Amino acid sequence: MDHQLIVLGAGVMGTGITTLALRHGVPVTLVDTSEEILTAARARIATELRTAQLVAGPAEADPGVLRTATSALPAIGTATAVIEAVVEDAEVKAEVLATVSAAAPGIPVITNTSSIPVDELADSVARPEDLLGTHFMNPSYLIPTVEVIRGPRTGEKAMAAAGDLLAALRRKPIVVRDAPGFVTSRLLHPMINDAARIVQEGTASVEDVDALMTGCLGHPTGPLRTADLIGIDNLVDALWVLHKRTGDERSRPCDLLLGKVREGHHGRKTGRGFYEYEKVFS
Ligand SMILES: NC(=O)c1ccc[n+]([C@@H]2O[C@H](COP(=O)([O-])OP(=O)(O)OC[C@H]3O[C@@H](n4cnc5c(N)ncnc54)[C@H](O)[C@@H]3O)[C@@H](O)[C@H]2O)c1
Repeated sequence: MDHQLIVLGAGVMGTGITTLALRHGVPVTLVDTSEEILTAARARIATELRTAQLVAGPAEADPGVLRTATSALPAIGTATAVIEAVVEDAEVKAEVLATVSAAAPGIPVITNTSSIPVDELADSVARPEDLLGTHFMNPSYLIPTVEVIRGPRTGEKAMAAAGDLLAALRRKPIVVRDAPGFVTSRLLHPMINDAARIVQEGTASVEDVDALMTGCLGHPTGPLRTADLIGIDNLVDALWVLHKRTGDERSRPCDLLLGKVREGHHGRKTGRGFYEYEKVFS
């Protein structure tokens, strides 16, 4: 099958998923709210394509064509799937999903939410059977496994179509049931929050927390460097989603994380979070 993707949201994840698709020869229409954001996204995707080539080797296919737009609707007639990667805000996602799903009969509408239950978002779409979750991780053009969330109303046809797309992107899907934070964010996000709390309480420095988790426990990246990679603003949004829906106090964002969001120190994407970075993309 020839795939044609619409990706909604040209931030960290939208650009990463677009890079992955282009590398596998899949054309993408990438949508965001302004031309300025889309111009920055194009530059970022060019860099990511080079990084992917260096780290993962040459692409197997001629690169897919990239189009950018401030509305998904003109491209919806020829799309084979929509992947939503806008901010982690249930209301914003509901609005965006409602608009595309009303215009896109019969193709999978996929949310890349990291914490909002798929079935909650299914209330806003035209056909809940078309909606499922794919939790690509960052950087999605390098990470081979994808957590796939099947909501209670997700249909067989959407699951099969998403499976076909992931196979074309050479990703390994692991299908889980729907719940706040699914598996990965339910485990990872409170752990990162605890790591920040440990720093806040003065038990250890940022560097030492990360060095212990990598050096003693074999994590590939320490939790606080991971927070910078995710984006601390997005991490805090997802922690609030988890806290609100589970009541788990470990998911209430700690003051250190909230302070970094207030100060605009969102991690790699702003050049500063727990660490400092030379290259800033947004
Ligand atoms: N950052 C990660 O590591 C990570 C990992 C897995 C999943 N996610 C999830 O992926 C989604 C995107 O996260 P991100 O880190 O890319 O966020 P981000 O803040 O980097 O980007 C979000 C983008 O959405 C755009 N946007 C907002 N409203 C929009 C609208 N109405 N239409 C189109 N675009 C709109 C913003 O302008 C922004 O460019 C979130 O649901 C997040 O929880 C993030």
